[in-house]
Amino acid sequence: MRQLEGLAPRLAAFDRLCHDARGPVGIAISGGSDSLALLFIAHEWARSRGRKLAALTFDHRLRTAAAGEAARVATICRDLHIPHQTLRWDDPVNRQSSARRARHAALALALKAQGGTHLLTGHTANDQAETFLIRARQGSGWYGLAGMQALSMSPVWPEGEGVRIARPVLSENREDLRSLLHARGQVWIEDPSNENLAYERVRMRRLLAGSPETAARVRRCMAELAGLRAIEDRRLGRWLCDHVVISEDEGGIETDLGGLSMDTAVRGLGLLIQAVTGRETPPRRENLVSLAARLMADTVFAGATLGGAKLVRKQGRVHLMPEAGRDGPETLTARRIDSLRSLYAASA
Ligand SMILES: Nc1ncnc2c1ncn2[C@@H]1O[C@H](COP(=O)(O)OP(=O)(O)OP(=O)(O)O)[C@@H](O)[C@H]1O
Repeated sequence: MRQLEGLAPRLAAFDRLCHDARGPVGIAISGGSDSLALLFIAHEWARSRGRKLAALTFDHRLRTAAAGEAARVATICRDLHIPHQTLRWDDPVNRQSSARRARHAALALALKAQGGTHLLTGHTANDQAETFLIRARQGSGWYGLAGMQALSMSPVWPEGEGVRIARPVLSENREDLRSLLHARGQVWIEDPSNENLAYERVRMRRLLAGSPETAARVRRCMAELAGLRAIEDRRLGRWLCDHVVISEDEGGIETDLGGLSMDTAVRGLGLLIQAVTGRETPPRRENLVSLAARLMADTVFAGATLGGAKLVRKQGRVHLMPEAGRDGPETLTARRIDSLRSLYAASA
């Protein structure tokens, strides 16, 4: 195999992110340049570490060319002796958000069926910078502006339960990954939607490509924010371990917010509401802020509902449970809290 430049630090990123992975390590591969480069690096890593890989492609069936593209990916994987599976969406609806959810769910289920726990994606530093601009324009807070994390939980419940998303090329530039493919004479698939200016991500990509100074400033800012976020995550990790208890009888959680700053309490409450309800995102920040303010005040708190969760205060402690009448997957609450603890504690 032709030498992959700068291989050692790249493999070290895989080691760091996948040290506790069980079963085959999944690779989410669309055939675009980022995930294709990821595949080649992963192949080297798996070979040198004696690990098994499972490549997975999701065919959204939103474009006629997609089936052929998945077949091309299958051929590349076959040549590398990496098992590959194409998953097809039975129910395509032309809406980006549900397509994304369907993809995450199908990939997670396919990986779990093979006994895997970690799914690699090809997110890059370019994706990070685009995400920063998109989130800044939406009014995101500092924590969100720090961008995607190298290791996170699958964003979908219940399908993604127990699956980690690992992003080993998150600090790499797309151009460097493309050079790697050029060096191997490997052609990648260009998704035509990457040129569609109706998408904000495409517009931000253009903006960054046209202004290297802006791109450099965004990256510097994100690096600072990532440092702050690591401190915040350690704090959240300690709180989840020491102050959050599962109350088996109610399918809920008991906690106290004592000692947390308002900013951290807002984030912590968001996580707990997600854990009891299975929501993919926390409730709106302003609602969480007003809830946290009421819970932290000494005045009487008669109870509240937010984002599908019910909150009451008993003897100074806060109890969260799924809102009555909802048939949410509350039995998963304990497992979600465990996942959160191990994820946030790992950032310590
Ligand atoms: N059709 C697909 N099949 C398998 N994996 C995919 C597919 N599309 C994207 N991916 C994976 O997701 C990564 C990010 O892709 P992209 O930026 O297009 O998706 P995204 O919707 O922003 O992802 P996410 O929602 O997970 O942040 C790719 O590098 C690849 O690993």
